[in-house]
Amino acid sequence: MKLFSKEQIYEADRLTIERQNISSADLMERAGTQLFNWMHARMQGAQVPVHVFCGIGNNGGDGLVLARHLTTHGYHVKTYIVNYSDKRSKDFLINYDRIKSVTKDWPVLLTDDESFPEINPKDIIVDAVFGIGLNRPVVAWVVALFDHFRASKAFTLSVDVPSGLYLDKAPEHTNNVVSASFTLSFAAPKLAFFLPQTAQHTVQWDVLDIGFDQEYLSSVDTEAELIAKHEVLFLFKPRTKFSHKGQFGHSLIIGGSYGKIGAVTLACKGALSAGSGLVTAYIPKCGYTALQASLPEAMVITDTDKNCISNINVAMQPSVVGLGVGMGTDSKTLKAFEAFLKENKSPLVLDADGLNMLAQHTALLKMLPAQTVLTPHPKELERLIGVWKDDFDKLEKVKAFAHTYNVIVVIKGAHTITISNNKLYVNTTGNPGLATAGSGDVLTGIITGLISQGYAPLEATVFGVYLHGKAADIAVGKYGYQSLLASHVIDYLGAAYLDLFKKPDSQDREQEKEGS
Ligand SMILES: NC(=O)C1=CN([C@@H]2O[C@H](COP(=O)(O)OP(=O)(O)OC[C@H]3O[C@@H](n4cnc5c(N)ncnc54)[C@H](O)[C@@H]3O)[C@@H](O)[C@H]2O)[C@H](O)CC1
Ligand SMILES: [K+]
Repeated sequence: MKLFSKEQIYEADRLTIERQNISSADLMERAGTQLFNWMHARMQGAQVPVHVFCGIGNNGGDGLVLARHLTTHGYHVKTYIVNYSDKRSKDFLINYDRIKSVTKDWPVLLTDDESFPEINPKDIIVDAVFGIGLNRPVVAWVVALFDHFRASKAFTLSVDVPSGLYLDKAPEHTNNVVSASFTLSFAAPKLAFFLPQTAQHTVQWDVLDIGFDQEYLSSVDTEAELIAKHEVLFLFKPRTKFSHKGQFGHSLIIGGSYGKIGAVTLACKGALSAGSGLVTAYIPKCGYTALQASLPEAMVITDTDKNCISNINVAMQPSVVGLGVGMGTDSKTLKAFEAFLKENKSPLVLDADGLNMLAQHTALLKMLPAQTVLTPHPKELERLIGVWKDDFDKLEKVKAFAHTYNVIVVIKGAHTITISNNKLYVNTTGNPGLATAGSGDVLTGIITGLISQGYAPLEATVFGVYLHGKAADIAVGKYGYQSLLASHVIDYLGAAYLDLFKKPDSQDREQEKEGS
């Protein structure tokens, strides 16, 4: 699913009006009616007090359309105009008149925090104060209103975006943004719904289709894309009856040090379970018996050194190399890493200490093959690109870094984001159970194993991140967040592959229809 920028949404607005020969007020009527349909389907006439707070722009206009429909359908509605500016939009004014024609209980003007209405915990708040037009900090008394919403503990439904949330930068203060219980967004969710600092304001969201011009939406190139099953299904490479393991490549996993051989075991098993035809591990001598015993499917070559990698010498041409898991940053290992980079011609996936050595010796960055995949966790990322001000600044820094070195960077987190060629791929699978030792090693193995089978590095990364999270989502059904282990993710990788072709059952279909 494409994630549109603010400018693209306004352009969609303009083109829809032009190409469908409708007025902007008609489009607002569609938006407000869709909001009403969503609420009506869930409230079924319930006389729960609904407090609709409208700004003076088009977001407020949407709120007025909704309030009008709620009123004419007999709901218990109270409408307020949050009068933070005297510049009322044209369509706001049209709907301000329209709502006054259906009720004697005209909207109440709120101008400062002396006059906030009482809101009970069981009431419903509709937040139509600001939409995507927010372009400067919210004034203090409106922030006080948002605090008043929070203090009421009432269910808060935000229209399009939680008011106070910018689409392209972090809020000055988290209190400047409404804490929505649910957000109903037009056309598509917004990138800010998926970033650690700003996702807290939306929590749950759904998309309302207001009939935007499909030709524009499908043709416009967006910087960010939401990656779910639909998007990765197109990447999947089916196997034919006469396939053989030679067709699925030979992954080489380089890493391990005394006490950290397990990281290599997990990465090798991840690569095999992702479908790599053959896997060889290159590890220090200390790990030989452990690895051969724990993973008979993997072949093993050992370094001359007992405890760490000192000289990477493999007489094979791997399809792909996954390097860094459990590797340590011993000076001998660093030298071996540099010598390896000078010779290596295979696609490369770098993780953990491979990244830490890069960060310590940035001259090595220029030696990386094109489209090398880097899979840093936040600390490793900071060592690579330096500190960032906020999530948006982090994205900009990573985009610049990925562009400069022609690499693919995976920003691991609640919504792992893969960045390459100035594009963002926002993953939708995964859960807090993945915050466990070794889950990163498994991801490295999965991505390596996919490249081994012929997936291009970017495809392998986006697909691998999806499968890794999906496997964890299925596994937590049995293990729960706290008990999920990295090896469980590997065990459930097959289920993640099979889930790609699972028809949504009738219950799922019901949910999808209701849009919940
Ligand atoms: N294309 C669509 O998706 C549609 C969106 N609709 C709704 O329209 C809003 C966007 O409306 P807009 O009038 O552009 O802006 P807002 O209502 O978000 O903002 C109101 C107004 O306030 C001014 N402003 C901005 N920041 C501040 C501030 N901090 N303090 C005071 N005033 C501020 C600014 O000038 C804005 O004009 C979108 O979210 C949807 O809800 C359409 O209804 C349907 C199509
Ligand atoms: K809003």
